[in-house]
Amino acid sequence: MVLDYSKWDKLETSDDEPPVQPPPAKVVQAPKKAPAPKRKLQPWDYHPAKSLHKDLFEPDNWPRWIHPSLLKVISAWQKQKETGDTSFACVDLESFDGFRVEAPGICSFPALSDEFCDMLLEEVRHYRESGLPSRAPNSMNNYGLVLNEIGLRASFTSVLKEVLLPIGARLFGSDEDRVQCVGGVDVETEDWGGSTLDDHHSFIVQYRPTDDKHLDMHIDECDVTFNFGVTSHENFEGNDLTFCGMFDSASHRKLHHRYKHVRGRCVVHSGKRRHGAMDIEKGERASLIMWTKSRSFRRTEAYRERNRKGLTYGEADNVCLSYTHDPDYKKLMPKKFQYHMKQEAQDAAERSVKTEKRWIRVCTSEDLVEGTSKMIELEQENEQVAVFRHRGELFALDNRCAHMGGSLCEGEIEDIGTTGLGASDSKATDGMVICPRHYMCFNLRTGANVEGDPMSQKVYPVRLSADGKDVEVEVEMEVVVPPLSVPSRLPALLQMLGSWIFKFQQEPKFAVAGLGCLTFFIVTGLHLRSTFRDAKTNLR
Ligand SMILES: O=C(O)CCC(=O)C(=O)O
Ligand code: FES
Ligand SMILES: [Fe+2]
Repeated sequence: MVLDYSKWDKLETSDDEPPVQPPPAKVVQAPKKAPAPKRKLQPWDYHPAKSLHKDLFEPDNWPRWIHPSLLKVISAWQKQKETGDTSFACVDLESFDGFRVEAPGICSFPALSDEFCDMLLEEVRHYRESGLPSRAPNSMNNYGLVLNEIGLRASFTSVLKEVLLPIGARLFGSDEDRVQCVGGVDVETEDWGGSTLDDHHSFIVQYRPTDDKHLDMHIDECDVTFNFGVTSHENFEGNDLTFCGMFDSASHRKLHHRYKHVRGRCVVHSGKRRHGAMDIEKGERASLIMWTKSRSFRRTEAYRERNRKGLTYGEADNVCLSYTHDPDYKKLMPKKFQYHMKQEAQDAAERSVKTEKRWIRVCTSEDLVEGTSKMIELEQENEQVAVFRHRGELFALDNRCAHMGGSLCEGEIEDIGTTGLGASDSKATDGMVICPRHYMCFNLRTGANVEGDPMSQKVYPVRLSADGKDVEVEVEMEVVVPPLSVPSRLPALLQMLGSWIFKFQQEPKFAVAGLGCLTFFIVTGLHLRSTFRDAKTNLR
């Protein structure tokens, strides 16, 4: 599955245009003028009426938006193009000041002017304040904005045609246009239609600890991705871009390169390389993304052949696992790191932790009324359990949907009826919960997907407490080894004791104070051990 933008292919170049209106019907007689129904304002109503920096919307202004080093490297090609010669040999990446091969298949270069970064951020802020609706820029990022839709498509088309095309050709173009190495470093790119890039989907992604915190591993619905940092690095912490292998290779899920965004700098890569953004820890980051493709290249047999190979789910590094795309995610990612994008996850092997089963109270029985659910979050275990009541019976499932982590306790509960009876060992009177995100249905009793999809939900034992007042679930919890484990510290303790005895001979008062302290620590330690660790729970 790819990070998808559904209109991209269907509408080709016109995802910002208003829908075509039918011609007005002929009015024969107008007895009374009824007030025209108010049309809901759309993103394309933004410019020119409400936009802030009108200059940004002028396609001919592109040279103002581009970094001088980049302007310089494309200047020869610009002149040559006027003579009708559109070859790219004159674009000399060796002389491109600031150009860097980050890793095989990934390059970065200075691209945008400070003026452009400032204006773009202001324009996006202004758009949000206008109250006009904004659509998620792609299927995984909610807190962003499709720039093509607010009137900026023509400006970015200029940037693609005048500036990015020659760079795309040198890096991801045909065999005759592509460079092999820059500054003595192999580029190791392939032909992804870079010589004929002619279409783009341009949008802003934004991350904050309270909104989109990270972007799960994915590949893009494009062939060449240009990703421009627009926020200064002082404004955020974390949120590194992590690259893994190409989608059709055995190393698809192996760590390849980490990249820290720099304001004004563009990182360019094949859209078909797995990548994602780690958790943002502080502040806010925005990037301008241009997903680009060549419509003529997409029609070639070479392109189809490459896509035919498809995905492999071979070996995986933890940081390259995707909770939205990898069916083995929950099996491979240590529980503590699931649904986060933490760099520490890379080195974390699943420790063989000691666990014990414990019954945890979720809510009162009264609170769990027929046909509803409640959820308990066990923070320390990084686990969420949803309990349900259906036809008087209690059920408990992992709350995070196996598909993309949707919250099942917010889903509708229904009888399975005749749906999917053949697909699992369901009975018609079994209940099912419908995930509110993409509507997968799970049998409450077995956890099986009722449509027969192999993605199923974990089932937990559930009961009423002995006095019948509370609903409890049984959860496997980590047994935390008390920090004061005497055997491992025995040599150090004996040494300390020896030095005390020695001091005692010379300074009896010191030894009395020391022994007093030791007794205090032992008593406190034993007390803490007996009252050790109660699950930290949050109820929703
Ligand atoms: O956060 C980023 O810089 C990457 C965003 C991205 O990969 C995407 O939107 O496709
Ligand atoms: S998250 Fe997609 S169906 Fe649940
Ligand atoms: Fe992406």
